[in-house]
Amino acid sequence: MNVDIGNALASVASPGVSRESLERLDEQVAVAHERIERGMANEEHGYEALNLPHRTDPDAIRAAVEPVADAEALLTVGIGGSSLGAATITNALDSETETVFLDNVDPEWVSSRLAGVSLENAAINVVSRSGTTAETLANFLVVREAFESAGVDWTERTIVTTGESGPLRDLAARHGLPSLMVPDGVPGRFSALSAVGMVAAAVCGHDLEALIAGAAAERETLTGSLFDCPAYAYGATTYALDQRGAGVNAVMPYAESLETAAEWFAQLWAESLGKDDLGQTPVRALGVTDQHSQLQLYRAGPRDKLVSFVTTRERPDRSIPATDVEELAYLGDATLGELLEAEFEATEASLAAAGRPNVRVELEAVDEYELGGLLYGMEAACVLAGELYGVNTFEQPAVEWAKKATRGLLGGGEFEEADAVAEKTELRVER
Ligand SMILES: O=P(O)(O)OC[C@H]1O[C@H](O)[C@H](O)[C@@H](O)[C@@H]1O
Repeated sequence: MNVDIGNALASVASPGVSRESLERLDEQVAVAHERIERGMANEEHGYEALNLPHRTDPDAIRAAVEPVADAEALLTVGIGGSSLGAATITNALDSETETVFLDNVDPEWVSSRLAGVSLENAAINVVSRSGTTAETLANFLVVREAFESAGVDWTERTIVTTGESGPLRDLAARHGLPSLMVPDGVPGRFSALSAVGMVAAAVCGHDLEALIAGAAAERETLTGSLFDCPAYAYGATTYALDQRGAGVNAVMPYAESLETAAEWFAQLWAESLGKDDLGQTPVRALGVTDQHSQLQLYRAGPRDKLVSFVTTRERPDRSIPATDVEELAYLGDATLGELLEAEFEATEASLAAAGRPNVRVELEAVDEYELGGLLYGMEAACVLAGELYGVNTFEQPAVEWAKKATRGLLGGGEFEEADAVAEKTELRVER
């Protein structure tokens, strides 16, 4: 990926970061980079994620999915980091295999998603690093039952990706299911480039080697300076802008196929950096659609936002048919791709003209290689930002709190967190 931070400079935007401040920040980037390299070399928890391009074995993933390679539909059961990486890849790329991601446990939605799939020709991809996440295990039990009701042997159609031990690992062993490992030291939200994200990609027939090569190429750019490394340029600039008041980061891809990438980014940024009263709030937006809903706020609302555009140089195009309506004639001379590009450039310029900081993240195209680079680059940006904030990027204690409270409420053990539910302060206003 390439990154253009020109519209985040103080000469353009407020809040903005001056060239001199960036040069001073670059000294911190050099120190952070040494820490990151050390963490990678010592295979430390979290930092190990940045070694994934060299660790992930596409042959092992393809071998595991071989029994279901003929699947016409793939149901991925997982949540958060065990779903969004795979969804980012498969939603971005074309495939004849239908993909369904069951993360939420909204009963009506789960039922309707299951009803929409022909289970005879489907496969199940169940993913949970811990093997204990209530939503994933509950949905897996529901999906298994649906397969049984349809007369399909789910044990012949299921691939498990989980940690070294835990209930899901035990279940895989008991039923002899093909299983893959969530690599040690890699938190879920940093695991897209492992089996966690790649099983679905493999079943869909995507080029795993190209995903890995794109990530490996991005890894080569990690040097001690934000001026030489797009990932660090992004991480350092967003950090600097947050320090200056841009506490919101609206990620706005100009490609429908990258909408899920903004969702994936939101988890990465929020769970990694949101701690010790620090962090920047990620917001999901989509160009051009959200020009017509959120742009007013971004250009004229409080100066607490950064807009991160994600663009692609190449895309399949479609011409706009000519019309004899005079005012619409200009459209007939263009393509939908040209319209999208013009809207992006106009929106970017409109923010800059209003002094609103924005950053451009550029991909050559939406393909495996570029996606590998985007996933890796944003992870590296996040790790760098975590170093600059001084937070523990790789933990998520606040999420664990609610997980324990939920289990306590359902009788899954004694958890004092569950008591907080009964202690809720009420001030009800009823109709
Ligand atoms: O992979 P699992 O153990 O099922 O975890 C799935 C998700 O659970 C929690 O919500 C964590 O905060 C996420 O980081 C994680 O991705």
